[in-house]
Amino acid sequence: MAQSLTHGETALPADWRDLFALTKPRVMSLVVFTALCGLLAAPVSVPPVLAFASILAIALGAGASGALNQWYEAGLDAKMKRTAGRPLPAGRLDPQTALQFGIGLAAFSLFLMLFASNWQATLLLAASILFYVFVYTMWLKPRTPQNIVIGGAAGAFPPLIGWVAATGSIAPLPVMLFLLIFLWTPPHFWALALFMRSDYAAAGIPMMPVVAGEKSTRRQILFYALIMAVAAIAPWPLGYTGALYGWTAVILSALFVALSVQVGIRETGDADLMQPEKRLFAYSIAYLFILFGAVVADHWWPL
Ligand code: HEM
Ligand SMILES: CC(C)=CCC/C(C)=C/CC/C(C)=C/COP(=O)(O)OP(=O)(O)O
Repeated sequence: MAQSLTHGETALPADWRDLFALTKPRVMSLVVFTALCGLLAAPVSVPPVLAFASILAIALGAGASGALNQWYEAGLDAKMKRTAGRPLPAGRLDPQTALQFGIGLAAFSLFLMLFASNWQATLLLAASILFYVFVYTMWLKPRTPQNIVIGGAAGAFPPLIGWVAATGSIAPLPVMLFLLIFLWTPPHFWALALFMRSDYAAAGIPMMPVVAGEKSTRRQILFYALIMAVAAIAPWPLGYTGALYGWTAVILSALFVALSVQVGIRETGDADLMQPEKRLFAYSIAYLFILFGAVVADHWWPL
């Protein structure tokens, strides 16, 4: 896409790679995977074309919300080392283009969802996009260290959307998967926030380690990891999944808690010596990938 756009005095080419980067593809890959697993774990068989279109709709909706987040936060992103190279703060993309891209993609994703599945899933997708953009990005993130606890709900919706796209209704298992991601988000993000603390402080964003300090953040990571482990295992004894998922959840969650204990009991850490925090952050991503894979495997090939 090499068309020229006016940006002040200069013309900026809207490179497709920059538009792609606006969708936060790496983060959204896990978001989309959890949605796919929600759809595949539902007790109905969806025609493959419609299943593919529904997941594509969720991917485009999630990407749109990432683009709108980056459009709104270009000024903040410029102040943080991790994000300064993004297309908007780096000046490679025109803000107007980013905004139009985000709105257009969001609208298209909703039409696609409506066409491919049902209005219930479309409504949930719309709510997730609006929640991430308005409630998390614009309202909570600059105001409170609880931003990611409440705002994290947006990232917990995708498996529910996948399930509802397949069935048209909500059931206990996808609600439990929602709860699992909801409780997973604080340890996932605060582990990173501990070793990225100076970035957030420089940008004036009130993330937990900046506001409440390291010690309190570490204790809270451990607290959420413990209740997340309970939420992860619960579907098995409650009869919503079988032993394949159950044992996977027990083993992976035990490791999650063990890594969180390492992080939780440390008093402090030099930014350069944050190996346990980096390990927990990396593991949190693998954890969710494998656990959601197990939900599907358990449904299709029960032990
Ligand atoms: C409010 C909630 C969340 C916050 C604040 C958050 C924050 C972050 C940050 C700052 C990064 C590192 C840098 C980056 O690649 O952008 C990251 C990485 C990542 N997050 Fe999250 N996250 C949240 C929720 C989620 C959710 C719900 C998922 C998926 C279900 C997710 C999946 C990932 C993945 C896969 C990465 C690694 C990306 C890579 O390899 O570059 N995150 N997250
Ligand atoms: C279906 C649908 C709409 C899903 C939305 C998925 C969603 C809300 C994911 C949240 C994950 C995410 C990109 C957090 C980044 O936080 P941040 O924006 O604070 O991170 P940053 O500092 O990297 O910009």
